[in-house]
Amino acid sequence: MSLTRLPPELPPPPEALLQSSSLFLDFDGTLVEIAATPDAVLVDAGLRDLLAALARHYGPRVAIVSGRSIAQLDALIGPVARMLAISGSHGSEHRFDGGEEKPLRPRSLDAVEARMRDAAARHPGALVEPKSFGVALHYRLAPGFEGEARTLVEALAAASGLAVQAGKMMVEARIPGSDKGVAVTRLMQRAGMAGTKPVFLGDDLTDEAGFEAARALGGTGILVGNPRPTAAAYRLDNPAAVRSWLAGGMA
Ligand SMILES: O=P(O)(O)OC[C@H]1O[C@H](O[C@H]2O[C@H](CO)[C@@H](O)[C@H](O)[C@H]2O)[C@H](O)[C@@H](O)[C@@H]1O
Repeated sequence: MSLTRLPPELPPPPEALLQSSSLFLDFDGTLVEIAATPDAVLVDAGLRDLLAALARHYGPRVAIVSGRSIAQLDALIGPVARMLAISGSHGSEHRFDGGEEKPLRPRSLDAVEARMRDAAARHPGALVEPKSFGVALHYRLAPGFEGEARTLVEALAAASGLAVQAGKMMVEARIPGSDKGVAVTRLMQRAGMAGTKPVFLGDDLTDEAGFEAARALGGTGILVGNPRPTAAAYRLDNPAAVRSWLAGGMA
Protein backbone atom coordinates (compact mmCIF):
# COMPACT_ATOMS: atom_id res chain seq x y z
CA MET A 1 0.00 0.00 0.00
CA SER A 2 1.40 3.43 -0.90
CA LEU A 3 0.63 6.37 1.33
CA THR A 4 0.48 9.84 -0.23
CA ARG A 5 1.27 12.57 2.26
CA LEU A 6 -0.84 15.63 1.61
CA PRO A 7 0.60 19.06 2.41
CA PRO A 8 -0.93 20.52 5.60
CA GLU A 9 -3.92 22.80 5.07
CA LEU A 10 -2.83 26.34 5.92
CA PRO A 11 -5.20 28.91 7.44
CA PRO A 12 -5.99 32.24 5.78
CA PRO A 13 -3.83 35.07 7.16
CA PRO A 14 -5.38 37.23 9.89
CA GLU A 15 -5.75 40.95 9.02
CA ALA A 16 -3.78 41.72 12.21
CA LEU A 17 -0.69 40.42 10.38
CA LEU A 18 -0.64 43.67 8.40
CA GLN A 19 -0.16 45.88 11.45
CA SER A 20 3.48 46.97 11.92
CA SER A 21 4.59 44.59 9.17
CA SER A 22 6.39 45.17 5.89
CA LEU A 23 4.66 43.75 2.84
CA PHE A 24 6.50 41.92 0.05
CA LEU A 25 4.28 41.23 -2.95
CA ASP A 26 5.15 38.85 -5.75
CA PHE A 27 3.61 39.92 -9.10
CA ASP A 28 2.61 37.07 -11.48
CA GLY A 29 0.19 34.64 -9.87
CA THR A 30 -0.09 36.84 -6.75
CA LEU A 31 -1.22 40.32 -7.83
CA VAL A 32 -2.30 39.25 -11.34
CA GLU A 33 -3.64 35.96 -12.69
CA ILE A 34 -1.29 33.83 -14.78
CA ALA A 35 -1.92 34.44 -18.51
CA ALA A 36 -1.00 32.60 -21.69
CA THR A 37 1.98 34.86 -22.42
CA PRO A 38 4.04 37.33 -20.33
CA ASP A 39 2.52 40.37 -22.09
CA ALA A 40 -1.05 39.15 -21.72
CA VAL A 41 -1.38 39.71 -17.96
CA LEU A 42 -4.23 42.01 -16.98
CA VAL A 43 -3.13 44.99 -14.92
CA ASP A 44 -6.45 46.71 -14.36
CA ALA A 45 -7.31 50.06 -12.77
CA GLY A 46 -8.39 48.23 -9.62
CA LEU A 47 -4.88 46.87 -9.11
CA ARG A 48 -3.25 50.26 -9.75
CA ASP A 49 -5.64 51.90 -7.28
CA LEU A 50 -4.90 49.18 -4.71
CA LEU A 51 -1.13 49.59 -5.05
CA ALA A 52 -1.45 53.38 -4.74
CA ALA A 53 -3.62 52.95 -1.64
CA LEU A 54 -1.10 50.53 -0.11
CA ALA A 55 1.71 53.02 -0.76
CA ARG A 56 -0.27 55.81 0.93
CA HIS A 57 -1.34 53.62 3.88
CA TYR A 58 1.91 51.79 4.62
CA GLY A 59 4.45 54.29 3.22
CA PRO A 60 7.86 52.68 2.70
CA ARG A 61 6.68 49.35 4.15
CA VAL A 62 5.44 47.95 0.81
CA ALA A 63 7.53 46.33 -1.93
CA ILE A 64 6.99 44.33 -5.11
CA VAL A 65 9.45 41.44 -5.45
CA SER A 66 9.35 39.79 -8.87
CA GLY A 67 11.21 37.58 -11.30
CA ARG A 68 10.37 40.19 -13.91
CA SER A 69 12.78 43.08 -14.41
CA ILE A 70 11.99 46.48 -12.94
CA ALA A 71 11.71 47.82 -16.50
CA GLN A 72 9.04 45.22 -17.29
CA LEU A 73 7.12 46.02 -14.10
CA ASP A 74 7.25 49.76 -14.87
CA ALA A 75 5.86 49.11 -18.35
CA LEU A 76 3.03 46.94 -17.01
CA ILE A 77 2.06 48.85 -13.87
CA GLY A 78 2.82 52.41 -14.97
CA PRO A 79 3.73 55.38 -12.70
CA VAL A 80 2.20 53.75 -9.59
CA ALA A 81 5.17 51.34 -9.60
CA ARG A 82 7.38 54.27 -8.57
CA MET A 83 5.34 54.76 -5.38
CA LEU A 84 6.63 51.40 -4.07
CA ALA A 85 9.98 49.80 -3.36
CA ILE A 86 10.77 47.18 -6.03
CA SER A 87 13.15 44.27 -6.35
CA GLY A 88 13.23 42.82 -9.85
CA SER A 89 15.01 40.05 -11.75
CA HIS A 90 14.84 37.56 -8.86
CA GLY A 91 16.49 39.89 -6.35
CA SER A 92 19.23 41.12 -8.74
CA GLU A 93 18.09 44.75 -8.90
CA HIS A 94 16.37 47.10 -6.47
CA ARG A 95 14.77 50.55 -6.55
CA PHE A 96 13.76 52.36 -3.38
CA ASP A 97 13.86 55.76 -1.69
CA GLY A 98 14.70 57.46 -5.00
CA GLY A 99 17.76 55.30 -5.74
CA GLU A 100 18.58 52.20 -7.78
CA GLU A 101 20.96 49.26 -7.35
CA LYS A 102 21.72 47.31 -10.52
CA PRO A 103 24.41 44.81 -11.53
CA LEU A 104 26.15 44.85 -14.91
CA ARG A 105 24.31 43.02 -17.67
CA PRO A 106 26.41 40.04 -18.84
CA ARG A 107 27.19 40.31 -22.58
CA SER A 108 26.66 36.55 -22.86
CA LEU A 109 22.90 37.11 -22.59
CA ASP A 110 22.72 38.30 -26.20
CA ALA A 111 24.19 35.05 -27.56
CA VAL A 112 21.97 33.03 -25.20
CA GLU A 113 18.92 34.87 -26.51
CA ALA A 114 19.91 34.16 -30.13
CA ARG A 115 20.28 30.43 -29.39
CA MET A 116 16.91 30.35 -27.65
CA ARG A 117 15.25 32.11 -30.59
CA ASP A 118 16.67 29.51 -33.00
CA ALA A 119 15.19 26.71 -30.89
CA ALA A 120 11.85 28.47 -30.30
CA ALA A 121 11.43 29.02 -34.05
CA ARG A 122 11.18 25.25 -34.47
CA HIS A 123 8.36 24.94 -31.88
CA PRO A 124 5.18 26.90 -32.67
CA GLY A 125 3.93 28.63 -29.52
CA ALA A 126 7.34 28.73 -27.83
CA LEU A 127 8.32 32.22 -26.78
CA VAL A 128 11.57 33.99 -25.85
CA GLU A 129 11.34 36.76 -23.25
CA PRO A 130 14.41 39.02 -23.07
CA LYS A 131 14.88 40.54 -19.62
CA SER A 132 17.33 43.00 -18.12
CA PHE A 133 19.48 40.33 -16.46
CA GLY A 134 18.23 37.11 -18.01
CA VAL A 135 16.43 35.48 -20.92
CA ALA A 136 13.41 33.24 -20.41
CA LEU A 137 12.22 30.47 -22.72
CA HIS A 138 8.45 29.91 -22.34
CA TYR A 139 6.67 26.69 -23.37
CA ARG A 140 3.15 27.26 -21.95
CA LEU A 141 1.81 27.28 -25.53
CA ALA A 142 4.22 24.53 -26.65
CA PRO A 143 4.19 22.01 -23.76
CA GLY A 144 5.92 19.30 -25.80
CA PHE A 145 8.99 21.56 -25.95
CA GLU A 146 9.60 21.45 -22.16
CA GLY A 147 12.30 18.77 -22.06
CA GLU A 148 14.29 20.22 -24.94
CA ALA A 149 13.90 23.75 -23.56
CA ARG A 150 15.23 22.75 -20.14
CA THR A 151 18.18 20.86 -21.62
CA LEU A 152 19.05 23.77 -23.88
CA VAL A 153 18.88 26.40 -21.13
CA GLU A 154 20.93 24.25 -18.76
CA ALA A 155 23.64 23.89 -21.41
CA LEU A 156 23.59 27.59 -22.34
CA ALA A 157 23.73 28.67 -18.70
CA ALA A 158 26.59 26.30 -17.88
CA ALA A 159 28.59 27.56 -20.86
CA SER A 160 27.97 31.23 -20.00
CA GLY A 161 28.34 31.39 -16.22
CA LEU A 162 24.64 32.02 -15.80
CA ALA A 163 22.15 30.46 -13.36
CA VAL A 164 19.17 28.33 -14.40
CA GLN A 165 15.85 29.57 -13.04
CA ALA A 166 12.84 27.31 -13.51
CA GLY A 167 9.39 28.90 -13.38
CA LYS A 168 5.81 28.14 -14.33
CA MET A 169 5.97 26.69 -17.86
CA MET A 170 9.27 28.44 -18.53
CA VAL A 171 12.98 28.17 -17.86
CA GLU A 172 15.36 31.08 -17.70
CA ALA A 173 19.11 31.70 -17.89
CA ARG A 174 19.91 34.59 -15.60
CA ILE A 175 22.56 36.41 -13.65
CA PRO A 176 23.55 34.28 -10.63
CA GLY A 177 23.87 35.18 -6.95
CA SER A 178 20.42 36.38 -5.96
CA ASP A 179 16.92 35.18 -5.15
CA LYS A 180 13.80 36.57 -3.53
CA GLY A 181 15.28 35.94 -0.08
CA VAL A 182 18.16 38.24 -0.99
CA ALA A 183 15.58 40.82 -2.05
CA VAL A 184 13.74 40.64 1.29
CA THR A 185 16.95 40.86 3.29
CA ARG A 186 18.19 43.85 1.24
CA LEU A 187 14.94 45.80 1.44
CA MET A 188 14.50 45.12 5.16
CA GLN A 189 17.79 46.98 5.78
CA ARG A 190 16.13 50.24 4.70
CA ALA A 191 15.17 52.67 7.45
CA GLY A 192 11.51 52.52 6.41
CA MET A 193 11.29 48.78 7.04
CA ALA A 194 13.80 48.35 9.85
CA GLY A 195 12.18 47.10 13.05
CA THR A 196 9.14 45.64 11.28
CA LYS A 197 8.30 42.03 10.47
CA PRO A 198 8.30 41.00 6.80
CA VAL A 199 5.22 39.33 5.33
CA PHE A 200 5.90 37.77 1.91
CA LEU A 201 3.07 36.81 -0.48
CA GLY A 202 3.85 34.55 -3.43
CA ASP A 203 2.66 31.64 -5.55
CA ASP A 204 5.70 30.12 -7.26
CA LEU A 205 8.55 27.90 -6.10
CA THR A 206 10.84 30.92 -6.49
CA ASP A 207 8.83 32.57 -3.71
CA GLU A 208 9.92 29.94 -1.19
CA ALA A 209 13.22 31.82 -0.71
CA GLY A 210 11.13 34.89 0.14
CA PHE A 211 9.03 32.93 2.66
CA GLU A 212 12.17 31.57 4.31
CA ALA A 213 13.86 34.98 4.53
CA ALA A 214 10.69 36.52 5.97
CA ARG A 215 10.52 33.81 8.61
CA ALA A 216 14.22 34.18 9.46
CA LEU A 217 13.61 37.90 10.05
CA GLY A 218 10.71 37.24 12.43
CA GLY A 219 7.93 37.48 9.86
CA THR A 220 5.99 34.99 7.81
CA GLY A 221 4.88 33.85 4.35
CA ILE A 222 1.52 33.58 2.61
CA LEU A 223 1.23 31.01 -0.16
CA VAL A 224 -1.10 32.00 -3.01
CA GLY A 225 -2.76 29.12 -4.86
CA ASN A 226 -3.24 25.44 -4.26
CA PRO A 227 -1.79 23.75 -1.14
CA ARG A 228 1.73 22.34 -1.57
CA PRO A 229 4.74 21.73 0.67
CA THR A 230 5.88 25.25 1.58
CA ALA A 231 7.70 27.42 4.11
CA ALA A 232 4.65 29.72 4.20
CA ALA A 233 2.39 29.64 7.27
CA TYR A 234 -0.81 30.93 5.63
CA ARG A 235 -2.58 30.52 2.31
CA LEU A 236 -4.89 32.49 0.04
CA ASP A 237 -6.62 30.95 -2.98
CA ASN A 238 -5.77 33.35 -5.79
CA PRO A 239 -4.93 36.98 -6.74
CA ALA A 240 -8.55 38.05 -6.15
CA ALA A 241 -8.28 36.78 -2.56
CA VAL A 242 -4.94 38.57 -2.17
CA ARG A 243 -6.41 41.87 -3.34
CA SER A 244 -9.40 41.48 -1.05
CA TRP A 245 -7.19 40.66 1.97
CA LEU A 246 -4.91 43.63 1.28
CA ALA A 247 -7.85 46.00 0.88
CA GLY A 248 -9.45 44.66 4.10
CA GLY A 249 -6.30 45.52 6.06
CA MET A 250 -6.71 49.18 5.17
CA ALA A 251 -10.44 49.41 5.95
O1 LIG B 1 8.19 36.48 -9.66
P1 LIG B 1 6.95 36.72 -10.47
O2 LIG B 1 6.48 38.15 -10.40
O3 LIG B 1 5.86 35.75 -10.14
O4 LIG B 1 7.39 36.48 -11.99
C1 LIG B 1 7.71 35.16 -12.42
C2 LIG B 1 7.70 35.10 -13.92
O5 LIG B 1 6.42 35.61 -14.35
C3 LIG B 1 6.20 35.69 -15.75
O6 LIG B 1 6.00 34.37 -16.26
C4 LIG B 1 4.88 33.72 -15.70
O7 LIG B 1 3.70 34.49 -15.93
C5 LIG B 1 3.32 34.62 -17.33
C6 LIG B 1 2.11 35.54 -17.39
O8 LIG B 1 1.10 35.09 -16.56
C7 LIG B 1 3.03 33.22 -17.88
O9 LIG B 1 2.65 33.30 -19.26
C8 LIG B 1 4.27 32.34 -17.72
O10 LIG B 1 3.97 31.00 -18.14
C9 LIG B 1 4.72 32.32 -16.26
O11 LIG B 1 5.95 31.60 -16.11
C10 LIG B 1 7.30 36.41 -16.45
O12 LIG B 1 7.11 36.30 -17.85
C11 LIG B 1 8.68 35.94 -16.06
O13 LIG B 1 9.68 36.79 -16.58
C12 LIG B 1 8.80 35.96 -14.52
O14 LIG B 1 10.09 35.47 -14.14
